[in-house]
Amino acid sequence: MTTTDQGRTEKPRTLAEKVWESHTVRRGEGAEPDLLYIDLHLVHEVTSPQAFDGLRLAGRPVRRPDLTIATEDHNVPTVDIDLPIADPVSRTQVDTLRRNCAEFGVRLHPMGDAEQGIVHVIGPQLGLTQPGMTVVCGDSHTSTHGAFGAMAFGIGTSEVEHVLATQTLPLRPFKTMAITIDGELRPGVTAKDVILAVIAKIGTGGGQGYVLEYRGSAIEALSMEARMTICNMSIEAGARAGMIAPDEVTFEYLKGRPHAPSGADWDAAVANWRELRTDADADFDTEVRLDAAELTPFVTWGTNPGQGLPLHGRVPDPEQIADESERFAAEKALSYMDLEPGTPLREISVDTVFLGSCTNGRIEDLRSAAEVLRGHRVADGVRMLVVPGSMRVRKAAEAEGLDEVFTAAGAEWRQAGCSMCLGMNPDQLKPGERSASTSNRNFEGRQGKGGRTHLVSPLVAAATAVRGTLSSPEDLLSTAGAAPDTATAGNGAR
Ligand SMILES: CC(C)[C@H](C(=O)O)[C@@H](O)C(=O)O
Ligand code: SF4
Repeated sequence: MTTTDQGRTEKPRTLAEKVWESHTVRRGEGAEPDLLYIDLHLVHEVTSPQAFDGLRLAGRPVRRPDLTIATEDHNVPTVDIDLPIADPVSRTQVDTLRRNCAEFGVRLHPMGDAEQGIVHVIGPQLGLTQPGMTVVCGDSHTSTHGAFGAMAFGIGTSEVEHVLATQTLPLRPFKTMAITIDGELRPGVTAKDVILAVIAKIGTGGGQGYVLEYRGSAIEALSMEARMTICNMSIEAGARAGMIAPDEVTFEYLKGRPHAPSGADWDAAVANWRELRTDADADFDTEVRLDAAELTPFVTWGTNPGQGLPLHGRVPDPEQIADESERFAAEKALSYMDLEPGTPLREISVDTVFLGSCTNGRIEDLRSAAEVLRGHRVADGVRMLVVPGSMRVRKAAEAEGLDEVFTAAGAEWRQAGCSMCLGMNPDQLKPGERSASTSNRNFEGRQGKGGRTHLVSPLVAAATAVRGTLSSPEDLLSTAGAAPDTATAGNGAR
């Protein structure tokens, strides 16, 4: 218990509880949900059409267009963006978003705009996502924004309508889980490897009903980009949200961004943000611990993000899996993935490498992959797509000459969007094709019907592109060409 200035004793609280309580407009009685105020509502073309239709039918306006921002990301092509979108469904969805935003007065960043990009990349880079906020979007990977100490979660289309109309959301409190990762990550081990290892440990349902708080010295040592990679994939462990307490790294990232507070407001905001930490004696419903020093590059072999192993491992043998449902899932996954038990993961060859998505499409991800590729060529028969998460990321990468590193290596340099993260736009795998992908889901057909996906970090993606089989930058040391310095490369270390 802590004693306040007024002499009252307060129950120690977690970061999640602090943000929740400061946004409770009305506390639910008994089984009733609480009513939460929403500070930022992000909108994209896929989950918003019916929500706007609902408003139109009810004759209601958007209550806070100033707290609402829209972008085109899922359906956009990443080449020839000045041409009309060829696919009729995608074109209708994008046109509908444009009409809705014009009618309801919502700011929209359309294809080709300097601020367009994946919804979870543009919020943070504009400084819209800030510590202590409640952030929602009709998109499961909204958990990304929790990296700033915000309570950020995905909502369904009817909830999108509710937030558009009222700027509030009825919700039952989440349970809390601490994921404490202490120690130092080894060179070449990144945030992506950390979160894949977390999901493999707690399972794709392990986080169900929880908000996860990542903490410990390994988390504190991460850049904002790396923290976003981790929070992004909380949803793949079944969690509602993921959070990291804001600190100097957070403030440094936000300072000077277009929507970050400035002048005296900045100082006041930082003073408030410093309070956003879990109290020392607060209780979590569950706690999980990992030792950072034990982690190695991690890749998935199956068809859910929990089916992953260290890259030095082998494709598992379902017969040796004791749990019946896990054994069945592994058999099914191996048949879809066309993999033989016992095959060294490093011997799996790919046709495509995808570097991008809201998990790993930020400037640091591109930088670290370019560092590995420099002086190498993408292997014969492999195509590599490099898709910046936003137009801002694209521009920043070009200013550093990263685009030239990618194209010189034989990779394709694209416009911003979700791209091959999911099959809603022209960037897709063909049936039977196999990819190493820096995205977040390896479900059957996710990157195109019949496509097979291995989730990897940007470093593993780049090394795999060069060797043509799942590889880490270390493997390139024995290949001709410049040896990358894996100790400094990577979304992982600051
Ligand atoms: C299309 C959208 C609703 C979906 C999501 O909610 O996550 C997409 O972004 C995804 O990654 O599968
Ligand atoms: S990049 Fe992928 S995960 Fe992220 S919002 Fe787009 S489709 Fe969803």
